[in-house]
Amino acid sequence: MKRETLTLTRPDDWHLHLRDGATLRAVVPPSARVFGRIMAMPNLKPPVTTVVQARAYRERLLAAVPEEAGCTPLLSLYLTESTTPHEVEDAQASGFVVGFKYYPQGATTHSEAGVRDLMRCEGVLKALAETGMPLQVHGEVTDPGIDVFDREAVFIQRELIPLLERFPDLRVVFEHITTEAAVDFVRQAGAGVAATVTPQHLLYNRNALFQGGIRPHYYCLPVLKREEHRQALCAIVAKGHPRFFLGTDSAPHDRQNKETACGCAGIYSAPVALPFYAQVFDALGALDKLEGFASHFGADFYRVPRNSETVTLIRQPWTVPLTQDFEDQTLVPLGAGEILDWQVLPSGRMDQGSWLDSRRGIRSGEESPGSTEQDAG
Ligand SMILES: NC(=O)N[C@@H](CC(=O)O)C(=O)O
Ligand SMILES: [Zn+2]
Ligand SMILES: [Zn+2]
Repeated sequence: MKRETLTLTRPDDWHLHLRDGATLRAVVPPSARVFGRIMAMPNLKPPVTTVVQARAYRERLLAAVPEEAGCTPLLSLYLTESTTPHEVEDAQASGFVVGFKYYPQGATTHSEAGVRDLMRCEGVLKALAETGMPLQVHGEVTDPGIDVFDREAVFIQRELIPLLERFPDLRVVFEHITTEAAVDFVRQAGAGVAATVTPQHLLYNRNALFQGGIRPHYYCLPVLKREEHRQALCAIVAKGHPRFFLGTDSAPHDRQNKETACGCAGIYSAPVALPFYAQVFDALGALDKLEGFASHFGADFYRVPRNSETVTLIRQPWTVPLTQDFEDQTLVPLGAGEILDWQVLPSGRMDQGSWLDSRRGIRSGEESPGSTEQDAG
């Protein structure tokens, strides 16, 4: 018989972009209501490169977390060629900075301040290896001679393998992996190497980018890959491998900056991420593996306790809202207008009002106030 409800340890999102200002205030609540911990990426303008900046950013994040949500923001520091080993010490002492983010310069959104040559960061890498604080890696080479679909696989050969040879104790999170090569690499690596997996890379292959025309809302970096790669990602998470865990890479960009001649990379998945992951695991016949992936393995890797609360998903179809509107901005969520099988029930700590409030500003495709989406609670 098909399962109709699914109760999990409250999950964590180990990779997402929460931006700043009005966007931050709009995108934090949907994540905070579901996830116990949210790992905020540091690619702001200017980037979050110091613990001092991270502390200030954390205050802004905390101010945006709805009180009843009880969600803890964690932070990552943006590694630059001028980062000092001292910063690692400060990070370690802070209790809320739990990783350093390596953006190869030019690889992705707001990576201008990133690293050109990782070996210029030797002192920091040594300090990270000593403390056990993970290096979180956007794993793509930027060499213009390398095809955009091959950048992750080439990165493994050119950067990751030499890096781990030089620093065998360095703990690494290979972020938002997209290829079979990355799956194999992480599987064969030691206990100190893990990967995050996004909903979109489990759901879609690169055809989604061109389905009936060009589809900017399916564009993110690393770009979607061939079907065989999607299947390799699905296979490893369906096995419940403990070093592959949830990181949505939810990356909101205003609609105007997505639907344009040179659109930004990034998919806003946070408000629909858990239902989408449930859909994937369900289709794989692996719903029993969702909890490990979403709620256990990331906490274990980051050496923090698993959450003690739970979330419940119910099998009740709902339509993903077309947009989330606030101030003068519009975000288009992943799967806008699609029907999803699973939805998240509000937690015991949330009253009905606060759940509906989380949907406020989200415009549904259906005009009827009695639509299933509104009935979610
Ligand atoms: N994933 C993306 O396509 N975009 C991210 C940056 C990143 O994670 O690489 C963003 O900040 O917009
Ligand atoms: Zn990235
Ligand atoms: Zn990201």
